[in-house]
Amino acid sequence: MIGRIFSDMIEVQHLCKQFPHRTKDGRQGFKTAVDDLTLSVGRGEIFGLLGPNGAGKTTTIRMMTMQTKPTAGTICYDGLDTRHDARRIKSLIGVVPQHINFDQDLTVGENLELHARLHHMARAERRARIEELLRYVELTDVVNDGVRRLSGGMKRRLLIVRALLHRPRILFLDEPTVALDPQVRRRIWSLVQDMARNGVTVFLTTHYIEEAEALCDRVAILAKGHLVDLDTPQRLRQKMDLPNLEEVFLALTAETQAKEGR
Ligand SMILES: Nc1ncnc2c1ncn2[C@@H]1O[C@H](COP(=O)(O)OP(=O)(O)OP(=O)(O)O)[C@@H](O)[C@H]1O
Repeated sequence: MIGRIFSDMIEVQHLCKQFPHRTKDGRQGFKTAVDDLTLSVGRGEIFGLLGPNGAGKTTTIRMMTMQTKPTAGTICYDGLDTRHDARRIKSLIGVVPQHINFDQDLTVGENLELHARLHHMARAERRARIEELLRYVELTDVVNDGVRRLSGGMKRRLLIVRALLHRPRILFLDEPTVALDPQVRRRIWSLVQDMARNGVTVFLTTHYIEEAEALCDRVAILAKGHLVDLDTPQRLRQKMDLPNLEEVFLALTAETQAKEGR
Protein backbone atom coordinates (compact mmCIF):
# COMPACT_ATOMS: atom_id res chain seq x y z
CA MET A 1 0.00 0.00 0.00
CA ILE A 2 1.34 3.47 -0.85
CA GLY A 3 1.08 5.85 2.10
CA ARG A 4 -1.26 8.82 1.91
CA ILE A 5 0.38 12.17 1.13
CA PHE A 6 -0.04 14.88 3.77
CA SER A 7 1.06 18.52 3.88
CA ASP A 8 2.68 19.47 7.19
CA MET A 9 0.50 20.62 10.09
CA ILE A 10 2.91 20.00 12.98
CA GLU A 11 6.64 20.83 12.86
CA VAL A 12 8.79 19.87 15.84
CA GLN A 13 12.46 20.85 15.61
CA HIS A 14 15.29 19.83 17.94
CA LEU A 15 12.97 19.58 20.94
CA CYS A 16 14.67 18.95 24.31
CA LYS A 17 13.46 18.75 27.88
CA GLN A 18 15.64 18.47 30.94
CA PHE A 19 14.35 18.15 34.48
CA PRO A 20 16.29 18.98 37.64
CA HIS A 21 17.46 15.75 39.19
CA ARG A 22 19.53 14.81 42.23
CA THR A 23 22.21 12.23 41.43
CA LYS A 24 22.92 9.11 43.54
CA ASP A 25 25.70 10.92 45.40
CA GLY A 26 23.35 13.78 46.24
CA ARG A 27 24.61 16.34 43.73
CA GLN A 28 22.13 18.51 41.85
CA GLY A 29 22.11 17.57 38.19
CA PHE A 30 19.53 17.13 35.46
CA LYS A 31 17.79 14.34 33.63
CA THR A 32 17.15 14.53 29.89
CA ALA A 33 13.59 13.35 29.24
CA VAL A 34 13.47 14.34 25.54
CA ASP A 35 16.63 14.72 23.49
CA ASP A 36 16.76 16.55 20.15
CA LEU A 37 13.42 15.35 18.82
CA THR A 38 12.60 16.45 15.27
CA LEU A 39 9.47 15.31 13.43
CA SER A 40 6.63 16.62 11.32
CA VAL A 41 3.03 15.48 11.06
CA GLY A 42 0.80 15.96 8.03
CA ARG A 43 -2.66 17.48 7.91
CA GLY A 44 -5.25 14.75 8.56
CA GLU A 45 -2.57 12.24 9.47
CA ILE A 46 -2.87 9.88 12.47
CA PHE A 47 0.56 9.91 14.05
CA GLY A 48 1.61 7.68 16.94
CA LEU A 49 4.37 8.15 19.48
CA LEU A 50 5.46 4.81 20.91
CA GLY A 51 7.97 4.02 23.59
CA PRO A 52 8.54 2.01 26.74
CA ASN A 53 7.88 3.47 30.20
CA GLY A 54 9.89 6.61 30.80
CA ALA A 55 10.73 7.08 27.09
CA GLY A 56 9.54 10.69 27.13
CA LYS A 57 6.12 10.38 25.46
CA THR A 58 4.10 12.30 28.04
CA THR A 59 6.80 14.97 28.35
CA THR A 60 6.69 15.41 24.55
CA ILE A 61 2.91 15.70 24.45
CA ARG A 62 2.99 18.12 27.42
CA MET A 63 5.44 20.36 25.59
CA MET A 64 3.42 20.13 22.39
CA THR A 65 0.23 21.09 24.22
CA MET A 66 1.99 23.95 26.01
CA GLN A 67 1.61 22.47 29.50
CA THR A 68 5.36 22.53 30.02
CA LYS A 69 8.08 24.64 28.37
CA PRO A 70 10.77 22.99 26.26
CA THR A 71 14.37 23.42 27.42
CA ALA A 72 15.24 23.94 23.76
CA GLY A 73 13.72 23.51 20.32
CA THR A 74 10.61 24.73 18.54
CA ILE A 75 7.05 23.53 17.92
CA CYS A 76 4.91 25.02 15.14
CA TYR A 77 1.32 24.37 14.10
CA ASP A 78 0.30 25.45 10.64
CA GLY A 79 3.14 27.97 10.79
CA LEU A 80 2.28 29.26 14.30
CA ASP A 81 5.07 29.01 16.87
CA THR A 82 4.16 27.97 20.46
CA ARG A 83 6.61 30.58 21.78
CA HIS A 84 4.74 33.47 20.17
CA ASP A 85 1.21 32.35 19.26
CA ALA A 86 -0.02 30.44 22.33
CA ARG A 87 -3.52 31.91 22.24
CA ARG A 88 -4.19 31.12 18.61
CA ILE A 89 -2.69 27.67 19.04
CA LYS A 90 -4.99 26.93 22.00
CA SER A 91 -7.99 27.33 19.73
CA LEU A 92 -6.35 25.10 17.13
CA ILE A 93 -5.65 22.13 19.41
CA GLY A 94 -7.74 19.75 21.52
CA VAL A 95 -6.21 17.64 24.27
CA VAL A 96 -7.34 14.28 25.64
CA PRO A 97 -5.20 13.78 28.76
CA GLN A 98 -4.00 10.45 30.09
CA HIS A 99 -5.72 10.94 33.44
CA ILE A 100 -9.42 11.67 33.76
CA ASN A 101 -9.72 15.23 35.05
CA PHE A 102 -13.39 16.22 35.00
CA ASP A 103 -14.94 18.24 37.77
CA GLN A 104 -16.39 15.28 39.68
CA ASP A 105 -19.11 17.38 41.32
CA LEU A 106 -20.63 18.44 38.02
CA THR A 107 -22.82 16.57 35.56
CA VAL A 108 -21.69 15.50 32.10
CA GLY A 109 -23.50 18.47 30.54
CA GLU A 110 -22.12 20.94 33.08
CA ASN A 111 -18.55 19.77 32.53
CA LEU A 112 -18.93 20.27 28.79
CA GLU A 113 -20.65 23.62 29.23
CA LEU A 114 -17.78 24.83 31.42
CA HIS A 115 -15.18 23.82 28.86
CA ALA A 116 -17.13 25.42 25.98
CA ARG A 117 -17.32 28.68 27.95
CA LEU A 118 -13.57 28.60 28.49
CA HIS A 119 -13.30 28.57 24.70
CA HIS A 120 -15.68 31.53 24.48
CA MET A 121 -18.26 29.63 22.45
CA ALA A 122 -21.59 31.45 22.08
CA ARG A 123 -24.58 29.96 23.96
CA ALA A 124 -26.48 28.60 20.96
CA GLU A 125 -23.32 27.17 19.44
CA ARG A 126 -22.36 25.53 22.76
CA ARG A 127 -25.72 23.83 23.08
CA ALA A 128 -25.78 22.56 19.51
CA ARG A 129 -22.20 21.31 19.60
CA ILE A 130 -22.61 19.52 22.95
CA GLU A 131 -25.77 17.83 21.70
CA GLU A 132 -24.16 16.85 18.40
CA LEU A 133 -21.06 15.35 20.02
CA LEU A 134 -22.92 13.51 22.79
CA ARG A 135 -25.12 11.96 20.11
CA TYR A 136 -22.03 11.03 18.11
CA VAL A 137 -20.45 9.09 21.02
CA GLU A 138 -23.82 7.78 22.23
CA LEU A 139 -23.78 9.55 25.58
CA THR A 140 -26.93 11.65 25.18
CA ASP A 141 -28.73 9.65 27.87
CA VAL A 142 -26.23 10.57 30.59
CA VAL A 143 -26.08 14.33 29.98
CA ASN A 144 -27.64 15.05 33.38
CA ASP A 145 -25.74 12.38 35.33
CA GLY A 146 -22.79 13.19 37.56
CA VAL A 147 -19.53 12.22 35.85
CA ARG A 148 -18.61 9.92 38.74
CA ARG A 149 -21.42 7.61 37.71
CA LEU A 150 -19.98 6.91 34.26
CA SER A 151 -18.04 3.74 33.39
CA GLY A 152 -14.35 3.99 32.42
CA GLY A 153 -15.20 3.70 28.72
CA MET A 154 -17.87 6.39 28.96
CA LYS A 155 -15.42 8.73 30.71
CA ARG A 156 -12.85 8.21 27.95
CA ARG A 157 -15.46 9.00 25.28
CA LEU A 158 -16.47 12.07 27.26
CA LEU A 159 -12.83 13.24 27.40
CA ILE A 160 -12.78 13.06 23.60
CA VAL A 161 -16.05 15.00 23.35
CA ARG A 162 -14.66 17.70 25.64
CA ALA A 163 -11.49 17.98 23.56
CA LEU A 164 -13.51 18.31 20.33
CA LEU A 165 -16.02 20.93 21.50
CA HIS A 166 -14.26 23.94 20.01
CA ARG A 167 -13.62 22.15 16.68
CA PRO A 168 -9.82 21.80 16.98
CA ARG A 169 -7.81 21.06 13.84
CA ILE A 170 -5.29 19.00 15.82
CA LEU A 171 -6.25 16.42 18.43
CA PHE A 172 -3.76 15.12 21.01
CA LEU A 173 -4.55 11.88 22.79
CA ASP A 174 -2.27 10.62 25.57
CA GLU A 175 -2.91 6.88 26.00
CA PRO A 176 -6.54 7.15 24.86
CA THR A 177 -7.55 3.54 25.50
CA VAL A 178 -5.59 2.67 28.60
CA ALA A 179 -7.42 0.08 30.74
CA LEU A 180 -10.38 -0.25 28.37
CA ASP A 181 -11.90 -3.50 27.16
CA PRO A 182 -11.44 -4.47 23.50
CA GLN A 183 -14.94 -3.36 22.42
CA VAL A 184 -14.59 0.13 23.85
CA ARG A 185 -11.05 0.36 22.50
CA ARG A 186 -12.28 -0.37 18.99
CA ARG A 187 -15.04 2.15 19.35
CA ILE A 188 -12.50 4.81 20.28
CA TRP A 189 -10.35 3.78 17.30
CA SER A 190 -13.25 4.35 14.95
CA LEU A 191 -13.93 7.75 16.54
CA VAL A 192 -10.29 8.72 15.93
CA GLN A 193 -10.46 7.45 12.34
CA ASP A 194 -13.62 9.51 11.74
CA MET A 195 -11.82 12.60 13.06
CA ALA A 196 -8.93 12.08 10.66
CA ARG A 197 -11.31 11.49 7.74
CA ASN A 198 -12.80 14.89 8.58
CA GLY A 199 -9.36 16.47 8.22
CA VAL A 200 -8.35 16.59 11.90
CA THR A 201 -4.67 15.84 12.51
CA VAL A 202 -4.27 13.27 15.27
CA PHE A 203 -1.21 12.91 17.49
CA LEU A 204 -1.42 10.09 20.01
CA THR A 205 0.78 8.20 22.43
CA THR A 206 0.15 4.58 23.22
CA HIS A 207 1.59 1.57 24.96
CA TYR A 208 -0.51 -0.73 22.83
CA ILE A 209 1.46 -1.63 19.75
CA GLU A 210 -1.56 -3.18 18.06
CA GLU A 211 -3.33 0.15 18.55
CA ALA A 212 -0.56 1.96 16.70
CA GLU A 213 -0.54 -0.66 13.98
CA ALA A 214 -4.30 -0.49 13.49
CA LEU A 215 -4.66 3.29 13.64
CA CYS A 216 -1.53 5.17 12.71
CA ASP A 217 -0.40 6.30 9.28
CA ARG A 218 3.10 6.71 10.74
CA VAL A 219 4.71 6.03 14.09
CA ALA A 220 7.74 7.44 15.87
CA ILE A 221 9.53 5.12 18.27
CA LEU A 222 11.07 6.85 21.25
CA ALA A 223 13.49 5.27 23.75
CA LYS A 224 15.20 7.13 26.58
CA GLY A 225 14.20 10.44 25.04
CA HIS A 226 15.74 9.65 21.63
CA LEU A 227 13.88 9.17 18.37
CA VAL A 228 14.86 5.65 17.32
CA ASP A 229 12.89 5.41 14.07
CA LEU A 230 9.95 7.02 12.32
CA ASP A 231 8.00 5.49 9.45
CA THR A 232 4.77 3.77 8.44
CA PRO A 233 4.13 0.55 10.40
CA GLN A 234 4.43 -1.36 7.12
CA ARG A 235 7.84 0.09 6.18
CA LEU A 236 9.17 -0.45 9.70
CA ARG A 237 8.23 -4.13 9.45
CA GLN A 238 9.74 -4.45 5.98
CA LYS A 239 12.98 -2.62 6.88
CA MET A 240 13.63 -4.95 9.79
CA ASP A 241 12.13 -7.99 8.11
CA LEU A 242 9.90 -8.65 11.11
CA PRO A 243 6.31 -9.93 11.04
CA ASN A 244 4.68 -7.26 13.19
CA LEU A 245 5.20 -3.85 14.77
CA GLU A 246 5.54 -5.33 18.24
CA GLU A 247 8.70 -7.24 17.17
CA VAL A 248 10.07 -4.06 15.55
CA PHE A 249 9.34 -2.09 18.71
CA LEU A 250 11.04 -4.64 20.96
CA ALA A 251 14.12 -4.88 18.71
CA LEU A 252 14.56 -1.10 18.34
CA THR A 253 14.02 -0.21 21.98
CA ALA A 254 16.25 -3.06 23.21
CA GLU A 255 19.04 -1.75 20.91
CA THR A 256 18.84 1.73 22.47
CA GLN A 257 18.79 0.38 25.99
CA ALA A 258 21.82 -1.84 25.26
CA LYS A 259 23.72 1.14 23.75
CA GLU A 260 23.06 3.15 26.89
CA GLY A 261 24.39 0.31 29.02
CA ARG A 262 21.17 -0.94 30.56
N1 LIG B 1 8.27 16.65 36.38
C1 LIG B 1 9.31 15.83 36.27
N2 LIG B 1 10.40 15.98 37.04
C2 LIG B 1 11.47 15.17 36.92
N3 LIG B 1 11.54 14.15 36.02
C3 LIG B 1 10.47 13.95 35.23
C4 LIG B 1 9.30 14.77 35.30
N4 LIG B 1 8.40 14.31 34.36
C5 LIG B 1 8.99 13.28 33.76
N5 LIG B 1 10.23 13.06 34.27
C6 LIG B 1 11.17 12.02 33.83
O1 LIG B 1 11.32 12.12 32.43
C7 LIG B 1 11.42 10.82 31.84
C8 LIG B 1 10.32 10.66 30.78
O2 LIG B 1 9.06 10.60 31.44
P1 LIG B 1 7.67 10.57 30.65
O3 LIG B 1 6.58 10.57 31.67
O4 LIG B 1 7.67 11.62 29.61
O5 LIG B 1 7.76 9.14 29.92
P2 LIG B 1 6.63 8.29 29.22
O6 LIG B 1 7.24 7.77 27.96
O7 LIG B 1 5.38 9.08 29.08
O8 LIG B 1 6.45 7.12 30.27
P3 LIG B 1 5.15 6.23 30.65
O9 LIG B 1 4.93 5.33 29.49
O10 LIG B 1 5.63 5.48 31.85
O11 LIG B 1 4.01 7.16 30.94
C9 LIG B 1 11.33 9.82 32.98
O12 LIG B 1 12.64 9.45 33.34
C10 LIG B 1 10.66 10.63 34.10
O13 LIG B 1 11.08 10.17 35.35
